[in-house]
Amino acid sequence: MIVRTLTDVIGTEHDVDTPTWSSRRLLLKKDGVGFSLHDTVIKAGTETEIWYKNHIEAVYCIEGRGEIEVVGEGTVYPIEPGTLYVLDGHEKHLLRGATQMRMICVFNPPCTGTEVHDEEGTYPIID
Ligand SMILES: CC(=O)NCC[C@H](N)C(=O)O
Repeated sequence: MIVRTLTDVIGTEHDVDTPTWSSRRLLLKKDGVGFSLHDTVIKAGTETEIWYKNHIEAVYCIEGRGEIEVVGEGTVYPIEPGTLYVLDGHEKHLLRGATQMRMICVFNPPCTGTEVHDEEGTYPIID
């Protein structure tokens, strides 16, 4: 059994900060459970272009408000506490935080813990 707290992760290499989001990676590939789980903060007033070509991501909002736009379709979905979205089609998207948003993110395959987006908004597969 694994027991961990957010406090255990904050300030470590698995607490990754970027100009538009910060991600505290609580559960990682090395834990061997088949997915990773992140407590992510989307910064207020930001827009991030993301394209997880190599991963499925499920995102559950627990705080704040914003929206997600599917690039190409132009469809925009509002996000508020209680909203789940799942990028099961590897959709390229624009994530906007109207306010600061706190999101619980699950990745399959799991992240190793230090990933940041490349120029396409993608995380690599790290073996
Ligand atoms: C919601 C989202 O995709 N935010 C970007 C960071 C990513 N979810 C992560 O936690 O690594």
